Amino acid sequence: MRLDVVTIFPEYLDPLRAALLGRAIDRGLIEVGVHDLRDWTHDVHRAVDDAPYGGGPGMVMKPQIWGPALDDVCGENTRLVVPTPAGRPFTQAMAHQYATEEHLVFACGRYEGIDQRVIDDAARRMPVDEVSIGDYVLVGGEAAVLVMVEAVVRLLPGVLGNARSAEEDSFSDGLLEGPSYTRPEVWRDLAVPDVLRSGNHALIDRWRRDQALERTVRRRPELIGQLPEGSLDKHDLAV
Ligand SMILES: COc1ccc2nc(C(=O)O)sc2c1
Repeated sequence: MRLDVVTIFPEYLDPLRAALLGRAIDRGLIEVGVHDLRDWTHDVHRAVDDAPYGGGPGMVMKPQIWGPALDDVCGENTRLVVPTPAGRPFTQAMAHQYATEEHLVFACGRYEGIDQRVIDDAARRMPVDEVSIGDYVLVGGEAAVLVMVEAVVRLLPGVLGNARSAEEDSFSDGLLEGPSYTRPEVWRDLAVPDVLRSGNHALIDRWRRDQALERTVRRRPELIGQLPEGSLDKHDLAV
């Protein structure tokens, strides 16, 4: 997979080259390009924004700059992802879908966003997703790209040391993950649940499933209704 990011703050994407993601790049599992949008400007001020038609606060990013940038960065098999507070919610299912893509390009907006014609023009040549990472508003798309890239790249074969981690993720079975514990057995008079030290793996798996169900019902009840038909067995329903 190749990932490209276009931004006016390329240094904001430096974390992509750290830790797990950095190791995935070093191991050739992914290729990452970060591009400064201002490299496509031609004026002395390297301007990337202008006042909005129709008035209103803030500035809008210029199509004459974004268009050539995306022309150069996008290819034949690109999916363009545009983080925006007005986008579709980014989900684990989308992360799995993106993990199958050959080439993802992330266009990071700032100010009041990118002129809509940039997205509309790109959509004439490639799949384009306008995506939000949550019901809050950031200052720009860069932080959203860091979140989405981490969620996607960790799903690629070979990236996570223990393949089981990705399979056992929160949301992998539609439920939130339950609590986790490690040594010592008692810490500040708080003990690890006995079942986890029982060695009875059938019992442990059942306990973990119950914990995940209870946590999901308590914290994200709407996820229960979204579970695929037949996901809950009679024991689950008794929880
Ligand atoms: C101007 O570019 C922005 C601004 C806010 C923002 N907020 C996002 C979010 O997913 O919450 S993406 C995004 C992009």
